[in-house]
Amino acid sequence: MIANIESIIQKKTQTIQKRPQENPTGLKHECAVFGVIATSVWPSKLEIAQIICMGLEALQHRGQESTGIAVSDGEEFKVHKGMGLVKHVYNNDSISKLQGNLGIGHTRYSTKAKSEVINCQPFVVHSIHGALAVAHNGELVNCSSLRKKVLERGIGLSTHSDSELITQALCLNPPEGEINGPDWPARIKHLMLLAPLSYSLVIMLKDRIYAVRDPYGNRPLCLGKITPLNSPEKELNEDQCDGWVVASESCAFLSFTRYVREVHPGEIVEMTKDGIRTVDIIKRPEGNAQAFCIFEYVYFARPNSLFEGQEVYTVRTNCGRQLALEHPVEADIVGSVPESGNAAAFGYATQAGIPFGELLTKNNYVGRTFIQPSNRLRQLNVTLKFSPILTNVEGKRVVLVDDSIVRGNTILQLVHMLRKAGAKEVHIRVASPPLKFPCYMGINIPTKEELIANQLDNLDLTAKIGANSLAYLSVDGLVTAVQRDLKNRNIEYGHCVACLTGKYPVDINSSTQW
Ligand SMILES: O=P(O)(O)OC[C@H]1O[C@H](OP(=O)(O)OP(=O)(O)O)[C@H](O)[C@@H]1O
Ligand SMILES: NC(=O)CC[C@H](N)C(=O)O
Ligand code: SF4
Ligand SMILES: [Mg+2]
Repeated sequence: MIANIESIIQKKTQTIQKRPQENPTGLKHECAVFGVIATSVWPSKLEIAQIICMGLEALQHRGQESTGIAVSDGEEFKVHKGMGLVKHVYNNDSISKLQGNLGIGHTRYSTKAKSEVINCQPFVVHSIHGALAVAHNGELVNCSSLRKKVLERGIGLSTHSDSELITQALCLNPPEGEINGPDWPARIKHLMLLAPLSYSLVIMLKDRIYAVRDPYGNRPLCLGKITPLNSPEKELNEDQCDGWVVASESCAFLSFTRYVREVHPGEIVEMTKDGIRTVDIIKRPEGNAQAFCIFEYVYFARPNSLFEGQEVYTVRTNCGRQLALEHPVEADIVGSVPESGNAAAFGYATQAGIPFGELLTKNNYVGRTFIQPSNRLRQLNVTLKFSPILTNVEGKRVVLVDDSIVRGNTILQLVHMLRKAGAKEVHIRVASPPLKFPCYMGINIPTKEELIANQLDNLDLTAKIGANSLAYLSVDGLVTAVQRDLKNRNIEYGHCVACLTGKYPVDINSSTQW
């Protein structure tokens, strides 16, 4: 299944180069989806819009460019969208206008179409069978061929967004027709057969939500239950619930929501006022493995989110332990690059038997700010973000653990910073393998030339950043750390590692012809 990687990388490089360099370091995050439906009597007392708003705020790390909410009272839709963070786009006035019994929401990091208000999600269209709202996390690998198919059926598209394309493709009648009126599950299935990768979707109709995960399970999606107010958790009986929620990550399930399970790869879950049910599970082509994005564990997700029954924090700790086994070093203290390196550093320290301590403090007010036109400014941004803790650094042999190196700006500046602060030795340990290939499934990875692992081998990189040593976790080591506890469970699993190996879950060349 390895496609002609060089030509694909070239194509991808050309597309990515057109994007402005908004984020000075790291990988581009992805999007978040969220949905909620009230059970029992409608109009419901459940604060649908506020719950979505809070859920989106808990998922803000996945996308900060724009956000939107669409609600339905059972008949009519109301929508509010805008550019920027959740806290800037919604206020009491806009939220109070979003009265409904069900709703969906989105925070966006753009992959396919520009970061502009016209591409904000959810997309809402009016079909022959009523209104439809869609929120999408992922990227359609076969976007161009599907776009052609949809246009050929006489449907017009108003944006270049693959998420609008999904919305319009859902308006197509399934090939077998609809004898007994609208058959939304059949339409969704039809879309999934036309485009098997990559998406987690929440699709809202006037009185129901469909939660859908692509057959490869590439993007995460999980279900939760809203428990009645003032009911002690352990006294709850299974049927008692005020509503159902669906979200990209379980960190969006706040204290009144109980985690239920993940949406399975290929599954279509129907959520109505009467409860949830699986309406279909669409299979992958024979021989193709499940491909959950391994970078959800490494970097994207919040540490308290659950995937495949395991907490992200635990997996990151496993990665750190594995890294210590693969690349031990004598040192006085192990610390992290906050914050996504924290758990791996703790794992490394525990396995190595070296004290764990803070080497750096992070200024939480420095986020992704403005376009950084030069490397000097990107690196200045890193020094604005971190400062050394002298007590733990001065005169010490330090191990600094980060989850990943992308362009290398962060690590270069941090080694200088630790040296200046008096570190005797600086050893860099990275809790994921070198990032070398593009992603077609919803993550914007910098260009081939910008990825430091494509420019310098370990020794040259060590010399360039001025560290005493530098070592990455191996691909096998990462997979072992992620799958260690999954082996003993009776579940199917499989992980995408394409940006590390160049082996994609589908044949990328032929998939663009799907
Ligand atoms: O090699 P570079 O291009 O400098 O990028 C790598 C850094 O970017 C990410 O952190 P980020 O600053 O995005 O956020 P975090 O606080 O979640 O770790 C990642 O965790 C690395 O620290
Ligand atoms: N990061 C994402 O998941 C983006 C979703 C979609 N491809 C968009 O560009 O809007
Ligand atoms: S290529 Fe990398 S970032 Fe993209 S889905 Fe696969 S593991 Fe995730
Ligand atoms: Mg980081």
